Amino acid sequence: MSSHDLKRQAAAAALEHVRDGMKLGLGTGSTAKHFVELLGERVRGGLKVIAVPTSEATRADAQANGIALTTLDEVDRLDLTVDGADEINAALDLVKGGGGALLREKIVAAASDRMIVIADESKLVANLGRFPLPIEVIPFGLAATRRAVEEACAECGVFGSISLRKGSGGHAFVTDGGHWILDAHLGRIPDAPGLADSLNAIPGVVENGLFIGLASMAVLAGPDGIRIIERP
Ligand SMILES: O=C[C@H](O)[C@H](O)[C@H](O)COP(=O)(O)O
Repeated sequence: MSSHDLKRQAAAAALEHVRDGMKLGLGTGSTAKHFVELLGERVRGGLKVIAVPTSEATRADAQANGIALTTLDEVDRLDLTVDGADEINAALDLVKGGGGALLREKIVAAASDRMIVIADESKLVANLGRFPLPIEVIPFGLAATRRAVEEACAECGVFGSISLRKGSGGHAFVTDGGHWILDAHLGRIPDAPGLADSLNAIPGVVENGLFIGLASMAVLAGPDGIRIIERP
């Protein structure tokens, strides 16, 4: 079965948790895009939901699929956010931001009563860190911020190269918030909560891609079917 099919299966399984009248957060990325498309089918069939997208790309997808949108200024809390991830461990801590949407994704997840992470099972890892950790930074003072990121990593006992993410044309990739992204190639992150706190204490860092304690359930699709991991 292709990765495309597995992602769609995970998205379909998460859709079973959506109820009429819910306020939803819509994630970003290739897996979340399946969820938006399947949700759109249900909306066209009469399901009433309202949703906050986590990126301009997801906003466009949601609009194309006829999903009513709102903002976190117009609603208080969201009932449920469904989003993908780059890595998921057994404790449901995540690495996110491979697509550059980590900041809005974390704001939306934190404003949600529940977050379901959807993925093909290859995203489940014993240790976070093989996927480069995205760190969203302010362009001003980039070199100083990068040095501070290296120091914070070293103090947490993790080492590796820190690279500025490039977009099309070789220029810095720019997030929806107008920021840049440093990708930290760390290999293994033994203390993810500690590293997340240290990185966010750096003035030039806007947010990091470690999602600690936000996901309540993972829906993982593999060749043998769907596997659910729930936060105890
Ligand atoms: O910034 C992007 C998001 O965090 C994505 O949810 C993450 O990169 C996973 O994307 P995909 O489902 O395409 O693997």
